[in-house]
Amino acid sequence: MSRAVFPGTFDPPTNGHLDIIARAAVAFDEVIVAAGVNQSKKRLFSVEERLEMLTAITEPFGNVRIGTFEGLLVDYCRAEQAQVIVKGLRAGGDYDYELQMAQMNRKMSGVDTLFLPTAPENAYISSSLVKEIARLGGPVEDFLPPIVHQRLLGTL
Ligand SMILES: O=C(O)c1ccc2[nH]nc(Br)c2c1
Repeated sequence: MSRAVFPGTFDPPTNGHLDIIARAAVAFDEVIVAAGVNQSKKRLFSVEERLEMLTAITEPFGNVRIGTFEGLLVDYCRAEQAQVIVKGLRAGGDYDYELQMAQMNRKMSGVDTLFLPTAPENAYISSSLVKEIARLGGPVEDFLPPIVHQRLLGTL
């Protein structure tokens, strides 16, 4: 059984994230969408809220489940018996850092990383930019699943 972990902060989950999840769900028997928990970082949405949104937007996929991890991602992957980490690559800016992390993770644990090029229409989307635009009253409905958009407007 092939199992992949798609890690992220998902604060909030975007259409870019959802596209990667959908494509990974086709490629693997099971996908775990794992929200990173870092107590020292202030997030707009709580862990519980992020898990609720992730659960709602991944409900249509029968082979996707939601989890959280603290500490090393590769420790989580081993604990969940996941063979690979899936990451989206948006543009050149992601590449250097993601390559370094992938090589370090493989060195530490043997867990490999598979990169999926984000869909061009999502390549410029990030959770932080969406929050910034929304805080300034700009339109972000095109970048978010509807339920996430509703939650974001309700939170800001
Ligand atoms: O939303 C972000 O911050 C973010 C970052 C990095 C990313 N790589 N692939 C995707 Br989809 C993606 C999203």
